[in-house]
Amino acid sequence: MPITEKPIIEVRNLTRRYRDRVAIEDLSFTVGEGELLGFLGPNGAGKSTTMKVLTGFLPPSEGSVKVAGFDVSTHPMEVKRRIGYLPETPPLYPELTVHGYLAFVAALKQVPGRAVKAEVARVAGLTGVDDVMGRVLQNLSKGYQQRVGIAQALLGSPPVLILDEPTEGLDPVQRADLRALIRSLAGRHTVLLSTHILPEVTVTCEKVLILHQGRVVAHDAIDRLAKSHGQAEHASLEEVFIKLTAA
Ligand SMILES: Nc1ncnc2c1ncn2[C@@H]1O[C@H](COP(=O)(O)OP(=O)(O)OP(=O)(O)O)[C@@H](O)[C@H]1O
Repeated sequence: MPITEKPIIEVRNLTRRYRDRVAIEDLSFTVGEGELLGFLGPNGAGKSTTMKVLTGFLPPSEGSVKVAGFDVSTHPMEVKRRIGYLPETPPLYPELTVHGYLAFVAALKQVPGRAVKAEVARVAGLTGVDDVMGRVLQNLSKGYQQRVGIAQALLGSPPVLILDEPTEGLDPVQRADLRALIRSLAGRHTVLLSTHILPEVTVTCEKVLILHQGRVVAHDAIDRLAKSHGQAEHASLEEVFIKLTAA
């Protein structure tokens, strides 16, 4: 990353415990404006916990998180306004139509009443759900449901998008479509993308952060990762990942 890149997410010495279980410990990293960062780690590494603290859904036990200069502990609303979040399980209301749901979330996000129609149409166009606006959510394919999940995250045009395993459970075509969509959002938004599918990261992201047992074990450009972790230059992301997360 060029040193001049302006950080929009700043995580300092962040620890989060669930009672006496340490989920993430002493994490420090920054994410630059417009970056698309792959957020990786084996099951239980602490990805979802980190994302929940970043989005203000869980308070930190120690340390600090700033988004666009606002501290999540002291200015949670300012932070939430700047983040679009797609949790691992998207909060869809199965009986609502796509349009009804997006209008409902727009109201929750305090999009002014007169702007809701245009804003819903904008995110529907970006995510390619405009042809299913009248359909009930529970009848949509998983691929379309994930698109609606991303559409709700985009409402209000937050500068940061946090997407927790958005391609999980999709077929290869739906996955490729969604990947293209996510790539198209980078630049205009800073995107944190958590996934288990490493080849997907290689084609979608330039940088990755790898968590293992609640700690950062790598944070680098993919093309520098192998070298900076003492492995053969041609080693794949998968090989580096397995090496760093064994044990
Ligand atoms: N609500 C909770 N109460 C207690 N422990 C929890 C809770 N949520 C997560 N944990 C624990 O915290 C650790 C990190 O979990 P987290 O869900 O953040 O990992 P993850 O990397 O997102 O995993 P996955 O890839 O399986 O979704 C794990 O040991 C998990 O069991």
